[in-house]
Amino acid sequence: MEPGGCDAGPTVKAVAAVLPAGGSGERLGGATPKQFCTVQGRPLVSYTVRAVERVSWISDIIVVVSPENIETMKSIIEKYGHKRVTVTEGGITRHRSIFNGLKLFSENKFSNHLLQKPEVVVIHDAVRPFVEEDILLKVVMAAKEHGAAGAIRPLVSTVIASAADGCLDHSLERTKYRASEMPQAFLFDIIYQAYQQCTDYDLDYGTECLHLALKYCKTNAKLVEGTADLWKVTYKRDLYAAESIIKDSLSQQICIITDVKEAVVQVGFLLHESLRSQIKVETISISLSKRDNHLQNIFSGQCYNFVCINVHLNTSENASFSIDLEELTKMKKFAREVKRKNILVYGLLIQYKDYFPLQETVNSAAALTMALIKDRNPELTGQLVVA
Ligand SMILES: Nc1ccn([C@@H]2O[C@H](COP(=O)(O)OP(=O)(O)OP(=O)(O)O)[C@@H](O)[C@H]2O)c(=O)n1
Ligand SMILES: O=C(CO)[C@H](O)[C@H](O)COP(=O)(O)O
Repeated sequence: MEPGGCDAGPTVKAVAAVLPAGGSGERLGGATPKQFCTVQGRPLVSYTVRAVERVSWISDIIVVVSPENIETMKSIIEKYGHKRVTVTEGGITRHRSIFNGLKLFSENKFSNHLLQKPEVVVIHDAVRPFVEEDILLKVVMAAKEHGAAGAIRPLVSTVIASAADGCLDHSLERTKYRASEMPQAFLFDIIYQAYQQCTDYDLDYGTECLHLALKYCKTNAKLVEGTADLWKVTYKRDLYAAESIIKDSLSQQICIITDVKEAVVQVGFLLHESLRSQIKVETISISLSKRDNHLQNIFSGQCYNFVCINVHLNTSENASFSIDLEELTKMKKFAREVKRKNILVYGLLIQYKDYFPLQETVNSAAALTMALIKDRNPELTGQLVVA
C-alpha cells in the first residue's frame, strides 16, 4: 500500500481534491450563491465536502471560494466538523478559481501550512453533491494511467449550431457526443502545467479542464461513464431536485423509542412490525431514569428520524387522559437540540380503545409516522401527535 492510499483506495502516492465553490450562481438567481443555499438544514457545499471527505484515500480537500465567502466557508467547516479541508480564495472565473486551488500545492503563498503535492488531483464542482467513491476511484485510476480523466453522461438534447442570421447552421449527431460532467482527475503535474501555460482567454472563457490538458500537455483524457446523480445544480429546479434526493436519503431509517412499561413495549413492537416493510426500523426501550444519557448516545448515531411513543388505553371508565408535561418538555428540549444536526424527533401518542382492534390504531400510527418522516417538516419536530 502506498502512502496516501488505503486498502480500498487507489495505489497512487497521494490524492487531493480541489472543489471550486467561488461562483455567484447567476443562473439560479437569488442573493445567496447556490453552494451556500440551505438544503434540509445544511448548505449545499457541505454535502459535497462530506461526500469527498468520506473517501479516506483523499488526503487534502481544497475548497475555493470568493474572498467575501471565506469566513462563511470556514464557519461551515467548523459547524459540520469537516476534516482535511483548506479554504482558499477564488478568482473571477471557474478556471481561475481552480488554478488558485492548485497553487496551494505548489506555491505556499496563500497558506500557512504546506500541503503535500499530490500525484493525482481530483477536480469536482462544489455544486455536485452526490458524488460517490466509486466514480472518484475510477477517474483517479484512469488519470494515473492516461494523465487525465473525466466523468461523462449521454446528451439529453441534440447540440445544434446557429448561423449569424439565427437560423440552423448544422446539428451534431447526438450519439457521437457526450456531456462532460465532474469529477475529473489529473496527474497533478499535467494539469498544473496546463494552467500555467494557458492564455488569459482560456482562463476567462474556457469551461473544460480536460481541454486544457489536451491543448497544453497533449494529454488525451480517458472518458468514464458516470451516474445520473453527477449533474450540476445550475437552476432553481436543480435545488428542488437536490432537496428531494437528500430528503429521500434521510428518510430511509427510523428509530422508535419507548419506555420499559410492558404495554408501551408491546405497542412499540407492533409499530415496528408495521413500519419495517417500508423502512429500516430500530426500536429502543429505555427506562425514564436512564433516558438522558442514553438518548444523547442514540442521537449521535446515523439515524435522522426518531419517534418517542407513549400509549393511552381509553376504556369506558377511563375516557379522559392527561399528558405528562415534564416528559413532553424533555422531549421538546431534545428535539430542539438535535434539530441542528438535521435529526427530527416527534412524540407519538397512540390512543386506543379496548373495544377497537389495537392493530388498526397501530396501522394508522404507522401511516402518520411515515408521513412525518417523508415530509421532514422541521416545524413539526418536537410536536406530540396523536394517533
Ligand atoms: N469564479 C468562479 C465561478 C464558478 N466557480 C465554481 O465552479 C462550479 C461550477 O460553476 P457554475 O455552475 O457555472 O457556477 P456559477 O458560476 O456560480 O453559476 P452561474 O454560471 O450560473 O453564475 C461551482 O461550484 C462554482 O461555485 C468558482 O469556483 N469560481
Ligand atoms: O461543464 C463542466 C465540465 O466540462 C464543468 O463541470 C463546469 O461545471 C462548467 O462550468 P460552467 O457551467 O460554469 O461553464
